[in-house]
Amino acid sequence: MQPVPQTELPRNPGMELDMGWVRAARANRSAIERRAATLPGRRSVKKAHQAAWLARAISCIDLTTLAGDDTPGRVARLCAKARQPVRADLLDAIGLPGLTVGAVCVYHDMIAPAVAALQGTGIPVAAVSTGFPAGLSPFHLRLAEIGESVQAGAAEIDIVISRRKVLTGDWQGLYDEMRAFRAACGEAHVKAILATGELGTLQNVARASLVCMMAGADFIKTSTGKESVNATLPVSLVMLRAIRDYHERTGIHVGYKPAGGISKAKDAVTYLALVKEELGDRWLRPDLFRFGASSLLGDIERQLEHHVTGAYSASWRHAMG
Ligand SMILES: O=C[C@H](O)COP(=O)(O)O
Repeated sequence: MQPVPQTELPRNPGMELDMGWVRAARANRSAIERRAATLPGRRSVKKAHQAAWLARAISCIDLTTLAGDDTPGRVARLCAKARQPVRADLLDAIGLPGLTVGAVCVYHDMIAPAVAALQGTGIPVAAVSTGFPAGLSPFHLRLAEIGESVQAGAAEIDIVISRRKVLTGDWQGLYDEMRAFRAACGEAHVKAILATGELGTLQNVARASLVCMMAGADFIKTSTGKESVNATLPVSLVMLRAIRDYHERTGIHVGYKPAGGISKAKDAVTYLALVKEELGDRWLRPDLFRFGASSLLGDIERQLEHHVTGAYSASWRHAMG
């Protein structure tokens, strides 16, 4: 198996489903949207710190390709980018010559080429699973898919939850499903994709976050990238506060992964600032925070180049990632 993310923290073992806690979870939409609206632009990261924040963002990227026309060749190119996300002279200039992304994220069939291309790097391969993106295939096949992906070398499994269980208030069903997914993952870490754009309300997002954590999710993740609404700041606030609540009550650290539509360096910095404010610095490391993104790295590289050289290059030079 590929290496699991380096962490000294204990995994989330989960707990019994606490329906009193789940029902008590609330989300005040207007207060959350007001707070989220103040975030972009408010934190102007100054020049000296900009490169450090951008480098931090790179180290937390799950560099992703999830397309029907993915090939071993495309995955090998993505993995080359994962190993060396930014031009060597730029990494030297910011004093981080060995910087890599957090993981490479692919469909099941692309695990083997990704594992081969990342051999010896310590960069884990994450696989989307359980009938991604809709999660509507037979349950036993969803479980078997996890097992096959772990067998193929995925160290992280990004499962999709059954949205219908949330929409019908079947919290026990969601808990049981997530428990079974976690068990099927074995030593591989499991990220629970809530597909928040399809959950209807922020209250459902808060409750689904809690239920997945109670069932043992190592990370909770916003979106597949395939919903019409993917990662947003209001949803992030709700999920980060659920993680904080879970940590306060259990002492367990659960990770957070916003995914889908995050493609600009300045948006990445806004997310990092939000995580820092809501959860503190410890969550700003790849064992507790990831961006799920296919095109963010290109813009970060462009901004870093500007930081180091004072000039922007054409965006086509950073097409991959
Ligand atoms: O989890 C990762 C997402 O699928 C990536 O979405 P994106 O292509 O909008 O960056």
